Amino acid sequence: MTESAVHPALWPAPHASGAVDATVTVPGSKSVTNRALVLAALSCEPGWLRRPLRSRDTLLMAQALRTMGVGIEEGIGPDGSGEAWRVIPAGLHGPATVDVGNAGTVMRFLPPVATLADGPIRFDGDARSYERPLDGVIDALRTLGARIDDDARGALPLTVHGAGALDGGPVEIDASSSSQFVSALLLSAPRFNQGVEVRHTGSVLPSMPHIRMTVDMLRSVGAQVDEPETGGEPNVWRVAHSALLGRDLTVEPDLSNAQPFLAAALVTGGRVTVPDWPLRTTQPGDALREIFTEMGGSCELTERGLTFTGTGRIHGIDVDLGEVGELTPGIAAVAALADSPSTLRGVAHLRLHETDRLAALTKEINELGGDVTETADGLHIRPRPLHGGTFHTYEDHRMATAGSVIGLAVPGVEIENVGTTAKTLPDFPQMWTAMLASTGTAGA
Ligand SMILES: O=C(O)C1=C[C@@H](OP(=O)(O)O)[C@@H](O)[C@H](O)C1
Ligand SMILES: C=C(OP(=O)(O)O)C(=O)O
Repeated sequence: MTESAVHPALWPAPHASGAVDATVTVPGSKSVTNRALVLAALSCEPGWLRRPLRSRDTLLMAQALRTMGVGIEEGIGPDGSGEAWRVIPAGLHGPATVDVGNAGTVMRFLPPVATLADGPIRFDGDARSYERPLDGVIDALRTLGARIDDDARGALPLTVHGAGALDGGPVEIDASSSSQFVSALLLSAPRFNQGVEVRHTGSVLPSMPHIRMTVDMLRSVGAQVDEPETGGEPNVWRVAHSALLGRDLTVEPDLSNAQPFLAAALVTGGRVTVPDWPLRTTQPGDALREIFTEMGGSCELTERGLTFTGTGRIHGIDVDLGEVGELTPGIAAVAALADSPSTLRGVAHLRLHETDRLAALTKEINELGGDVTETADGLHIRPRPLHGGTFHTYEDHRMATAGSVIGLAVPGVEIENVGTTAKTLPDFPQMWTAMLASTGTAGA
């Protein structure tokens, strides 16, 4: 087990004494960066990745691929603008050891890649990574021809005995605990001898936009994909064996990481602009335009970006977040400050994220005086006047940003281990302070 980055210090969450009015440049998407790294590593020619996210999850992905032999070099993009990674695919080698940290994308997307290496690849990570579901990926890879030692636990730590190739073919999985099982199998499938046919057999499938992202990105590097949303059989994805092309890809801003900043506009009755918000995207964070509008704001999307404006009034919401589960902590934070109750549904699988997010949100909001109850698949949130106190984060980046949103409206909130935001947004505390400083609203 590797040690995770723990900074238990308390960070006084800035309280906003007025309406924010700021432009916030949000770094690249975790989900796009880590998919792009995997696809570039598996392609038949070098590629470029511009404005990649540099955070714990993406640096772990880059390091893991380097460990297996892939070249990932720092560079300036081909047109001379912006920071970039040059990814140079190579034969994948074992033995090697991969640290997954607590990155779902690393622990799920890389075991299929490791089956293509010419030796054993050991996977290990943070304590929490041992508890996150991985059985769907392990069982499927075995069905497709892989040899994996996992001490019969169906979880980390484990060793994939790469044999230089994988048969591939048809496989059934239950991906109701994580969409990443499906994405993982599809991303490496063009390199399997027979490609793959993945049939999801579970009753629910969370995070569909992330599966769309996988399909879109596969197609953009030349893969042939049949899938339910463009006329294929329901719950079945087919990827043909083929070579993948190297690409020059600019990573979109991470719209889920834009969430706390948009929430700041909503909570303070201010205005926040996020430049480069894509006009078309598969990122689940795009749903914030609708969700936060329903909760009391308004937004304008132009070529320059998204401007979100709050009115100072926040309304409760009754919403199924199954497709956009990673937005739940930020929505719960806003809902706790609203003028009416909220019901958040469809997110039972959040109990298996960085922490049990339903339990953590309930406990932390209630300890500030709130009234939140857990349901089988979500939360009921009845707003109450909140008071200051410590907001624990359980090594969950989205708990830290959610607590910070509450801190804007509630004086005296202290975030434990705000450094945990390094998972996907290492500069969060500075960005947050800068957003408030530029408007002169930082309060007590
Ligand atoms: O594929 C991806 O990039 C992700 C898929 C989702 O996972 P789950 O389906 O496990 O919720 C999401 O919550 C996670 O933050 C990123
Ligand atoms: C669930 C999340 O991450 P992971 O990729 O580790 O699953 C998240 O970022 O909200």
